[in-house]
Amino acid sequence: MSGGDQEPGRYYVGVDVGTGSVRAALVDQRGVLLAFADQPINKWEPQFSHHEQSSEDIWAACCVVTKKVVQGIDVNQVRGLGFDATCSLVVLDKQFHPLPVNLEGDSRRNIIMWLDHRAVSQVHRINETQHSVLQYVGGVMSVEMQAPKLLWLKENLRETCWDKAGHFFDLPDFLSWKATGVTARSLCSLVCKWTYSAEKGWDDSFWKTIGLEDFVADNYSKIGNQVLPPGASLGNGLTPEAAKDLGLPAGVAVAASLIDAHAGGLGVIGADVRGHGLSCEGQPVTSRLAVICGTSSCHMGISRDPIFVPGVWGPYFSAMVPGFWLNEGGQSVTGKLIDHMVQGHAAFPELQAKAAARCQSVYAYLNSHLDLIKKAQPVGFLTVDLHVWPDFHGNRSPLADLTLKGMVTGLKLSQDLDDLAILYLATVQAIAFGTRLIIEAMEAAGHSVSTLFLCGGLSKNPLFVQMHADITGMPVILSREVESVLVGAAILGACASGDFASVQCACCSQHL
Ligand SMILES: Nc1ncnc2c1ncn2[C@@H]1O[C@H](COP(=O)(O)OP(=O)(O)O)[C@@H](O)[C@H]1O
Ligand SMILES: O=C(CO)[C@H](O)[C@H](O)COP(=O)(O)O
Repeated sequence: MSGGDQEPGRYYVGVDVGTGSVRAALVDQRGVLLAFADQPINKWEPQFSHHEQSSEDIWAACCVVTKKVVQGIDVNQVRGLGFDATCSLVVLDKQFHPLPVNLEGDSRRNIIMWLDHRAVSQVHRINETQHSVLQYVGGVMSVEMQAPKLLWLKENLRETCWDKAGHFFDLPDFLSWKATGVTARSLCSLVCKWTYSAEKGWDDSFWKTIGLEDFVADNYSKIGNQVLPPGASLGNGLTPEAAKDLGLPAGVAVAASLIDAHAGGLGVIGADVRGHGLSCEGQPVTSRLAVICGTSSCHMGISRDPIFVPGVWGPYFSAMVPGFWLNEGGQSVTGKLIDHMVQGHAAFPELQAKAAARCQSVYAYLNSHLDLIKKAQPVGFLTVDLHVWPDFHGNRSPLADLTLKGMVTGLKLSQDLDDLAILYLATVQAIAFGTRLIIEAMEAAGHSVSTLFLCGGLSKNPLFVQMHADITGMPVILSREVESVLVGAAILGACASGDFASVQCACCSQHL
């Protein structure tokens, strides 16, 4: 974000709801992050593959972090607020109260999280229809999208949830409704997760074919019949009630939201790389792949014309950068997989103790331990006989097979710290090979990718970044501002405030 009038004292707030925590940032007109706060959020796993959250909890966390980042400034100088969030399904009744999405009837848990895989039977049946909307999700619908989850609710929680439900929101749209009282949905969430077409709208025949004709009958009022582009200003801005919750003045402009990966993509894909001697300088923005790496990794590539990549979500029109088509490759668990492998190892308590003694994170400790044991060899060679297949939560792209499982080959009887470090390295390498497989699928279908732009929590791990460069053979660019997802959210707020004419102007790139 740069350019504009450069008036002093104009601020924007970005709020990013990830899987594990909520973050907020105060950003100025040049896109410089002035204050940051984060807050963990609750997750429940009542059964294997069922993952739930609470919209009340998440909103409360948004309020805590927003209040923190505006401390010490004149809040009347905050011009706009933007939200991004994971693409989880929020269920409210007709009076906008939370409804339970679980057999226990616990209405606090009213969110089916994006990584929830309960709707396996439903998604198989949806895919068997071979409906034409499936062409726009890579040919196969993912169990992580909203249609199978809605069908599961109808088939399993008819009385306690489905019949009482008044509103089904994607989490980013829930947040913008909570802030403004406006139920309009973002084009981003509806196109990417709900089969909405930017050009043709809802497809009645799809919902009728899969057994959710209910939505057609009431003109989609429960899932959204007013759709706005990300960054569009909503209603009259912050309601007095939400303003009080967030510690901001009523009426501050609030933007139509983005999914978190898309906010990250927006935050990095248009980066101004001039003057750094980088090979991507002067190359088109369509040669860039934004990789947003948190709990999951999302691989965002844009094109002027639609490109159909088997097993890669999209093509989605205007879902991230207005006027461009988006393909979204992904790996459902990456950060979560690394944490799982490391924390589950017998040598983890020893690792924790040693890292704590050095005041380091376990990952910084493991990276330096690998440096120590590699001796004169390149670090990558430590795994010549230990390999990981990373699909512990199925394969999102490009195999699009939720039944796949993880695998480790080359295990020995020893389980010391060296073994843990090498297993960690093999896991990071496997994830990077997954990225390479996704790029190969995208290139085979017509994309031409030359440079990776990484952001998200895992981009703070130098080993993760280096392995992506080594294994894809591509340069990896990191923004000076590490919290690029939050910059993306703040760009939305800047756009909604009217200080920038469009999302592209707020990104202010030489490419877009
Ligand atoms: N400094 C760091 N070094 C290594 N890994 C990190 C670092 N910071 C975050 N991570 C990893 O990134 C992942 C979380 O990324 P984040 O973007 O916060 O996720 P989400 O948006 O899904 O909540 C976790 O697996 C965590 O271990
Ligand atoms: O499906 C996605 C984006 O389309 C993401 O995987 C999901 O939103 C979770 O994101 P994160 O790993 O950053 O928590």
